[in-house]
Amino acid sequence: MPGLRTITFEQIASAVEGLCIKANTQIGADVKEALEKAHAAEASPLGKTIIGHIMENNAIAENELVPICQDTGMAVVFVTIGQEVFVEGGLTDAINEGVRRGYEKGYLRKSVVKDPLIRVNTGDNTPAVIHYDIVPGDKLHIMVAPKGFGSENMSQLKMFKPADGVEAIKKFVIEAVEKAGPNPCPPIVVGVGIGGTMEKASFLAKKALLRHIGHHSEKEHIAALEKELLEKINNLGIGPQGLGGNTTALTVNVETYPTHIAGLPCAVNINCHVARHTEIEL
Ligand SMILES: O=C(O)C[C@H](O)C(=O)O
Repeated sequence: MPGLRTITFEQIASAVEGLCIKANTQIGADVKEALEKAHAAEASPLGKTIIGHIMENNAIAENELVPICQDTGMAVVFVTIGQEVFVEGGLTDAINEGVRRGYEKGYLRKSVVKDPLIRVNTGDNTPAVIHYDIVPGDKLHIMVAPKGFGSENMSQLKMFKPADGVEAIKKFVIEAVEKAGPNPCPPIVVGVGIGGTMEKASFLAKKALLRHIGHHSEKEHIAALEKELLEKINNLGIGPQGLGGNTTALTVNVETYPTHIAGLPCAVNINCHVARHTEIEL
């Protein structure tokens, strides 16, 4: 198509196929580094041993190309598409075809049911949950973040009143982690979304999980909030796999968005220690 850059169905499907396999078998470099630091700093001998087992498990998965965890997740896909891109054959269909192939070729467990109330497996881990963002330019950026439900089920959302303020938010986030206990497989990554509307806050909490561990918010007051929440969460003593220790979370990432004068939405989304996400630009 004149003036547009064409990307084919096959290019996208094969990229997504590779991302699904890579995300499920190779730990991110930032997560690996965070686990090494946590291993060195963990005060509980049992906690230290557990982090050591997690690191060993990650190495086996990478060397033998087997899944890091039996829960290979529902495929959550973040797409940033330039306005000058033309996708031959349909972007959503191409992404789902990539998920289908990746889960089949990678021997990844298929965990998606057709209907939330009539629970029949779709058999190929589709459909993915896909988030689109349209931007200027002619590039297509795809990130695949397979999400396990041991951690997803620990999510929380609350519509605070503005007068509740930041103290209520801190309490809510810490209580969400405390209630979750061992269920999300600590050490966890905590994503917090504050602002927007009900669904925007949830989206922000999910997006917060994708941030590189070690990168903090550029907003000074939010970076300070992240640091305070991490310290308080690690003081809960839940520890690796919930068996005690000072490493409950590897990081807390907070994303914000403008909101209505009458509201203060806040969502918490949690990732297990695998914190899977991997990306490509076409
Ligand atoms: O679905 C699973 O394999 C289990 C789940 O991720 C869990 O942590 O309980």
